[in-house]
Amino acid sequence: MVSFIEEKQSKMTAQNVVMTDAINVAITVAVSNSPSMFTTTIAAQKPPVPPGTGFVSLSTKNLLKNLEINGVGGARINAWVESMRASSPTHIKSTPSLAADCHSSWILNHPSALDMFEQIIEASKGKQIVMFLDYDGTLSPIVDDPDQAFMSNKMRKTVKKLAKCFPTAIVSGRCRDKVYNFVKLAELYYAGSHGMDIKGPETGSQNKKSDHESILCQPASEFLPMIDEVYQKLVEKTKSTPGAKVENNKFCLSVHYRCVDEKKWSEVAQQVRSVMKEYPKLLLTQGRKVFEIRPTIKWDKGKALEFLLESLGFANCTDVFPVYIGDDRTDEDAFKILRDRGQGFGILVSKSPKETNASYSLEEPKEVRSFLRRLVKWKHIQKN
Ligand SMILES: O=P(O)(O)OC[C@H]1O[C@H](O[C@H]2O[C@H](CO)[C@@H](O)[C@H](O)[C@H]2O)[C@H](O)[C@@H](O)[C@@H]1O
Repeated sequence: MVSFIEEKQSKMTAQNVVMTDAINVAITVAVSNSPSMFTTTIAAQKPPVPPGTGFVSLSTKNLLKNLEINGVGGARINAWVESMRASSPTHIKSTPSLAADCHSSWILNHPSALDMFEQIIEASKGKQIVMFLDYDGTLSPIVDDPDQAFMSNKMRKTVKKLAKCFPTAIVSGRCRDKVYNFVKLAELYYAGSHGMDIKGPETGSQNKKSDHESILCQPASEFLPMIDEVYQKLVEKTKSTPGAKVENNKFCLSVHYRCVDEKKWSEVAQQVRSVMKEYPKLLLTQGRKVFEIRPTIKWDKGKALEFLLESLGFANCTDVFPVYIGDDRTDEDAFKILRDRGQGFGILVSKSPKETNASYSLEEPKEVRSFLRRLVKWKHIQKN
């Protein structure tokens, strides 16, 4: 790996690489001379670390996470468009051998959770496994139309069985009702709006609680009128751009550009920025071909995970083993919490190398299902 880096360093410059979140792990290493980057590269030669104690493959400073709203107009928009391109695999400019080297390094540092299944089970011994599952890109494949992101019946059956074995929560950027309508399993915990709307399980007819009573946490309630106002403004602003779609996720909003012609991406960035600059109490981040807008409160998927663990009675327990599976940048907050707590671990769903705090990887929802099925099977063997 080091010789690969040294070789590439002599051949590459930052200019011939378009930074993408898909390959920025290895590319950043390849174009950087900074000691911290190099330390990271050397660390990449080590064998996989035990679950939950893995090192972070790169510092988070390279991750363009929160987009700055204010600043010099043109330059700022260019930075936004670069970041939008960065989430598109079609922009990866790489040779096949560089891509192969990136992938080997990635798998070395973030092995497949399927390949490491036995080790994962070993690490969880004597502890209560608690499952946290992101929705889009984790339980359902990414599709063009967000309203058509259905999960398969097979996946639903698997999640249902999983929830019989372990406490299970869905943690999504979607509004809670919408994600519930996709998953349709009353026995789960749901944390919608990036964790800002948490509700416990309804056990069908056995549950006598009203919807209001079973809501556990809504830390951003005061922002509802503002979110609605911004939603209206964004719908109005973006209506002239074919393919742009604004989604109201109750405590947060999504502006999708997956179906917008790339030549118009800067237009969408301008539209979003022009609305957002009037709302300093809202934060703008970027996901998979989507701008995500939410209140600037200190609450995210990581806080939701901690809140749920507490609600389940595992606040200060050492014998709990949380497993969080997710595919997007907002899931990193949860991966980081697990890493900081030294409990359980995160699994990133991705086919390509990404900067992450997760310890393991799975390539796609199909692999997520295989992993969940193995957990269920293992649990059944334990019981018998
Ligand atoms: O936290 P998640 O459950 O992963 O939600 C994150 C966003 O997911 C959805 O958008 C993504 O999936 C869409 C359907 O596959 C896709 O069209 C879009 O490009 C992706 O960004 C959802 O629509 C957003 O509201 C969520 O914020």
